[in-house]
Amino acid sequence: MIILTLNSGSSSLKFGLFDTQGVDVRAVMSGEKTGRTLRASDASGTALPDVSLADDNPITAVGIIRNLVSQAAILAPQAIGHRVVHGGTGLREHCRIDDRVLEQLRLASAMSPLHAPAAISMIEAAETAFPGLPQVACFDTTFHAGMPEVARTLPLPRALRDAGIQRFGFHGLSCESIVHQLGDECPARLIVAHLGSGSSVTAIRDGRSIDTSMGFTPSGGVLMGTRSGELDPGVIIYLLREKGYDFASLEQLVDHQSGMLGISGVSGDMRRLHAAEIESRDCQLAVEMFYISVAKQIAAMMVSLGGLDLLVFTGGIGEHDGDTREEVCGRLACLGVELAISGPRSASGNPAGFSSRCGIRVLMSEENNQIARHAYRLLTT
Ligand SMILES: Nc1ncnc2c1ncn2[C@@H]1O[C@H](COP(=O)(O)OP(=O)(O)O)[C@@H](O)[C@H]1O
Ligand SMILES: CC(=O)OP(=O)(O)O
Ligand SMILES: [Mg+2]
Repeated sequence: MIILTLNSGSSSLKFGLFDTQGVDVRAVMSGEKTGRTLRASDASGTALPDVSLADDNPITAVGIIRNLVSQAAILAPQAIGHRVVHGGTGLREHCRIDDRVLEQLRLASAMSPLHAPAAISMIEAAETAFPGLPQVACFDTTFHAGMPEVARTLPLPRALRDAGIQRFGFHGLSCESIVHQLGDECPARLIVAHLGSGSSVTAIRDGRSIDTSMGFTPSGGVLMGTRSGELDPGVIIYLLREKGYDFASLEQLVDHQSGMLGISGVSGDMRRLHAAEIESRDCQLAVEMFYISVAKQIAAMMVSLGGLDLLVFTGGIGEHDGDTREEVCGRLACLGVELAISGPRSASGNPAGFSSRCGIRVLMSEENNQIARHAYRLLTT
């Protein structure tokens, strides 16, 4: 089955065209839109010429993707799989999209205001570009649905907990893709540090999520590019009471103006921060606060797991930024987590004889492959 996957992240739209047979997926084409530039590669990984988009309309982006994939594959897509960050309490399992599901997604969008509007627009644009094709929603929250009560519960009164206020956890497709890639090598105690535009740290025991840093929304936990992450709730109360904030200005503040952007005053993009940190103390501070925030969450997840066998870095920063990996692991050396800089690798990812108590690896976040697998399963069984 030829499956097109669309993954709306907070800073990008990633897509893939997969020839899918059970869990075997072969990428025929993959690509990413950031800003108004769309970059794609063919099946062999060779880059195609960049495409400039005339506007930010999702219909324009999906139309261009449709034109590109129609040149790449002999067969047209037979289904479309979407990454959807949040389905609320009502949608915890990946599912086929119909009018009822779309309505539930709209209702749940208040729980992920940074991601939901783009994902819903993408589903609508895909229906316009590929009328009648089956569409599937794959949720970031599904991988975390079985977390134990002690991790899932937020410290609030029963009535609010019963109303569905809980830790959902995100980047689930990414974590699941790491477990899939590790296969038989997946150890009992695994931590996935997904560090990108949004960042989270997840504790995985025997392939299942048992704790994670993001909570009710993808705004919590680790300090991020433009999101505050963990913030004393008293700050919110103070801003509401004393500084004239309302929910809209608070949302702007917490999701769009805080994190490394807020601290640096320059950017939330790690590449720009590295370029500027030599001259700017605020950029240096932003990056240092990110390192310590990630390291503290990894330490917390080591407690949840009762130790650590393997730490995996993934996501845009985790995959590409050696400085971040080095600085985060440097802050965890007191717990025996040491990054091997060079040398031949053993199966754990460390050089033979290296003293670190756990393996450390860098793996690609293959969210799109997971979406294709789930879409295939849902549409063939
Ligand atoms: N070579 C690199 N060095 C450092 N950071 C990078 C590099 N490449 C990408 N990034 C970071 O990764 C982020 C995007 O991560 P990604 O996981 O793709 O985010 P999203 O899925 O939310 O769009 C960028 O904002 C940038 O900070
Ligand atoms: C959940 C989340 O933050 O996703 P992303 O990193 O793609 O923005
Ligand atoms: Mg992402």
